[in-house]
Amino acid sequence: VLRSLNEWRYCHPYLKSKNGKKLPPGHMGWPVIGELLDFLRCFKFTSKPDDFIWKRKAKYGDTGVYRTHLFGSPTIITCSPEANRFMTGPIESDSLTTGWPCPQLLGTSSIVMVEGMQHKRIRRYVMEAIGSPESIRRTFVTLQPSFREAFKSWAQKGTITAADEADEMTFSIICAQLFSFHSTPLLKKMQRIYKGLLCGFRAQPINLPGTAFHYAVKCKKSLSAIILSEMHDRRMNKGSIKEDFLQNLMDSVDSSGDKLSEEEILDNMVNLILAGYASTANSITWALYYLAKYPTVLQKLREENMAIRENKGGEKLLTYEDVKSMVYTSKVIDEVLRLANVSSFMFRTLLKDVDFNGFIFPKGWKLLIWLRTNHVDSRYFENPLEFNPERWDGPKPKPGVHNVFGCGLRLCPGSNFARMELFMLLYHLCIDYKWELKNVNAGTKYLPHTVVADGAKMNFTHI
Ligand code: HEM
Repeated sequence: VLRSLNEWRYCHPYLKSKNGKKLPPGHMGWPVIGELLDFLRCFKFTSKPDDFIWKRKAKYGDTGVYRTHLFGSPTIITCSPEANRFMTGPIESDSLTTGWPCPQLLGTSSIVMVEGMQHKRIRRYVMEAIGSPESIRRTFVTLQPSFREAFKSWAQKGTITAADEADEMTFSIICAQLFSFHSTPLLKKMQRIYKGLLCGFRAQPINLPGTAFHYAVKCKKSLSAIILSEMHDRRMNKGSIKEDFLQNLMDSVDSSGDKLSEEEILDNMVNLILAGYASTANSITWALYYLAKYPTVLQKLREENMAIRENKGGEKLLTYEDVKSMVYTSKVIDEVLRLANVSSFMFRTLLKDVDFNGFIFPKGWKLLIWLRTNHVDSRYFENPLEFNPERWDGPKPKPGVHNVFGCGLRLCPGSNFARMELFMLLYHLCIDYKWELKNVNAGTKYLPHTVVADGAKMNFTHI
């Protein structure tokens, strides 16, 4: 009775639709919690997250869109390539908002908070700062010594938890790229602040002393203060001129001579740490994990990278131009990103009613653009759970299938940077080191993110 009442509560306005439009199939679940228990069952208890979608396909048909109630809101899930493409096509700009609930943590000018023309404007600056060929080319010079140093220290330890090491290394790397910060005490302080900020996103937004959210707001202020002081130093011309993303954002001028304000730079620098750090660290851990589990792939990767080093006459550092000849490495990266499914969904709120294939997506409901299931669907990838870089030899999957970096207006602006990091990382790893998992059947944890359950504990040694 309770489930029927809940169903009626959300669906009755659409039961007798005069224009033949109906809600997508599905169920609104129990009052208040909706279908959260089923979600948790798949993601936490059975560790089969895609069953959440397969079950709905089996029960309601393969419509690619379903209604549900999750995380406290009535929600439309889109999961077919066609539906995901439709919602991130031209319709996205005036029908969807990211609906991020925490302006105090992200800042009102952050790229993920702003919409419409303002988003377009900020995004142009961010793309220019982190994605331009000059800035990517520079990362080859600045990042590789850090990678080499980190791997040397991993080998000295002998036994490592890859997730922890990748976490620390990626944080240093992102701070070096964004701000040219290298001092260990400063990085440790920033990482502590960052972790406090992150906890705020998972907490109730109650800004009272003693709450995690209150602490996170304080962390955002502390992080902003560090960045602001660096910006002031640069404006006062203290120290040498730095070539990093912060300087790019500070110097960027658009065609009408317009620059980003101080607040816009601050909010977006904080956002770049948030967006670029954990996702990359996690992808690095997965790369180490899969390569340890598939030694024949690692061997082929090694051969390609060794050949590249030999062609360079033994020169140790990779260049942006070398990447063009790293054909197998590129396939390994695509395969790691596909199977690791680091970003499972994109969250949006519907700003107006949207029609799709005779279904109505009501204004005010949440939209969950479900990316992960297409990446492991046997209709698009043969033996989808097998780690097989050779699958990328054939034609590319159809549009809307492989969206590891999202899609549409908010397609990840750091995708090229992240991929280049992986090229550099794999080059130095596979040429100089070998590693062996302590627990080959460690399994996966899916909440809050898809991670190797034991953090990929391994023996790591120099070859
Ligand atoms: C393997 C690593 C990465 C993955 C899997 C990834 C994935 C994604 C995805 C799926 C989105 C879309 C989110 C949405 O639309 O709701 C996104 C957005 C974003 N990513 Fe990444 N990302 C990665 C690395 C990076 C890096 C290294 C940076 C920056 C240095 C970055 C910066 C951003 C930003 C700023 C956005 C927001 C774009 C906007 O709202 O217009 N990402 N990322």
